[in-house]
Amino acid sequence: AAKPKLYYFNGRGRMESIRWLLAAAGVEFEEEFIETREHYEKLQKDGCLLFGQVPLVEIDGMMLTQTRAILSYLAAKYNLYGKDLKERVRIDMYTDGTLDLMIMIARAAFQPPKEKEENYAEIMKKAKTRYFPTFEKILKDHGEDFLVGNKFSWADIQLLEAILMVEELDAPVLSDFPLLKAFKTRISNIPTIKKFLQHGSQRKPPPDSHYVEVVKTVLQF
Ligand SMILES: CCCCC[C@H]1O[C@@H](O)C[C@@H]1SC[C@H](NC(=O)CC[C@H](N)C(=O)O)C(=O)NCC(=O)O
Repeated sequence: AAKPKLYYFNGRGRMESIRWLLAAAGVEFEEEFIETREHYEKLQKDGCLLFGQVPLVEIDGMMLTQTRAILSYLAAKYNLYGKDLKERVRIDMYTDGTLDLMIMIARAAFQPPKEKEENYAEIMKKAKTRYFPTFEKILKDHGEDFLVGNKFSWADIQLLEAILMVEELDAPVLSDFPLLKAFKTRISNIPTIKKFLQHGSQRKPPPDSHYVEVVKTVLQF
């Protein structure tokens, strides 16, 4: 079968969680980077963007948009979505949480310096008092290696992605969360993830001024 093809900017944004999920599932994918307004408008004109937005993923003969819809489809397709409805809804709850946190971080890149500073303080507060304590408790109460059932799932992949993103802002953040620290080591050592974390993979770096400029130019905001 043809490899999935990802259409997005050459940066993290909303596409990064999709890259993580595919990489963790051991699925090779292609990327088409949108660098110009014309390219974006062509995708729109060709009817590829349901609501005129990216991420766009071409897979199984479909042109999929809407990040959560794409992630759910991929989690189900690659058996990373739990064993039944009850496990699936827990995975949905956990991934909605980590996605909320990561979108807060991704948005900060687009804010002017003062707002960005205030936003980072808010992000660190939410990470340390809302998200990480919750996941620490889940790991404690569940008492397994993984967040849901006793099987690797989309929820584990996305929590690791979020942990690494917050550590980029505050390296010692896990010092108060021993179970999360052990979880990070465990999940990072899963072969497909270990490979994705190595240099030269399709993992994207933190947003820089060039990335912000391209997005602003393409989307005209
Ligand atoms: C999450 C923030 C990451 C920073 C960069 C992204 O946020 C946006 O500022 C730009 C990109 S994402 C690009 C943006 N996509 C979305 O907002 C998608 C939202 C959708 N619900 C999804 O989950 O996929 C876009 O196409 N906008 C055009 C426009 O709506 O007309």
